[in-house]
Amino acid sequence: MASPDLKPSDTLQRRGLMLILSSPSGAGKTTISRMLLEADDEICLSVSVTTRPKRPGEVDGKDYIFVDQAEFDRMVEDDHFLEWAPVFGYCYGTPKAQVKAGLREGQDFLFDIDWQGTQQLYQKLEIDVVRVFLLPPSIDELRRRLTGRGTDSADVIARRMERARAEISHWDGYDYVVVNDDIGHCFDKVREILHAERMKRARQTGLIGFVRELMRD
Ligand SMILES: Nc1nc2c(ncn2[C@@H]2O[C@H](COP(=O)(O)OP(=O)(O)O)[C@@H](O)[C@H]2O)c(=O)[nH]1
Ligand SMILES: Nc1ncnc2c1ncn2[C@@H]1O[C@H](COP(=O)(O)OP(=O)(O)O)[C@@H](O)[C@H]1O
Repeated sequence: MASPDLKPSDTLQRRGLMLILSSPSGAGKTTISRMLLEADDEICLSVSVTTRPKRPGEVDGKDYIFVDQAEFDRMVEDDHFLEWAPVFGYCYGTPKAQVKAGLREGQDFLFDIDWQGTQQLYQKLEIDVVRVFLLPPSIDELRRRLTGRGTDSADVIARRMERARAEISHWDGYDYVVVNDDIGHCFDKVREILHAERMKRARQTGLIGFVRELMRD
């Protein structure tokens, strides 16, 4: 029974959502993801499995689950992934466990995955998916960010720059596109998207009961 003293938005049950952040490498999705996870208790990261080597500062189990190729292949065979894709010569996959049950319980998940993974998740779980693409303000700035991050060799940076245009070409497969010029502004925009998407009628599973009670009173 809904109490008139409680705001429906505080009490109504809702289904969780899957917020996907994609961008060309270096445009800022890891930075925005970390800010969002710190600022918002209702969303947690879907930690991907990868065969790429760990970067300095990355934590196994927190940033990625780092495995070798044989282990990754076993996981594919065991149907461990919601989706997986090869990116930059390594394999990346989204584990299935937790996500489906979590969504039912109102848990939101953040995905830092590329356009291939985005398409696969959208095909499987369309109504739960919110797709956000981040663009750099310019190609020069993208190169500066990749170099300034200081985590990749010149070779790796060159490969990521080569792929940037191809990745940007998928911008129109997303629900929202945000230019990451000023980091604070970009973060605010992504947060506004998250807040608005949580309020969508279809996600507020408690609305039917609430309205029924409202009409009965
Ligand atoms: N399809 C898919 N892509 C992923 C997954 N995890 C990470 N990626 C993507 O793989 C690409 C490379 O990621 P990473 O090596 O961390 O470098 P980054 O581009 O600097 O973040 C990025 O485009 C990520 O979004 C995943 O589970 N599935
Ligand atoms: N708006 C921004 N302005 C300046 N530097 C940024 C901005 N967003 C991210 N960066 C920096 O650019 C580099 C790449 O960002 P990162 O989040 O690792 O990108 P991605 O995860 O998309 O590869 C990092 O050193 C980060 O601190």
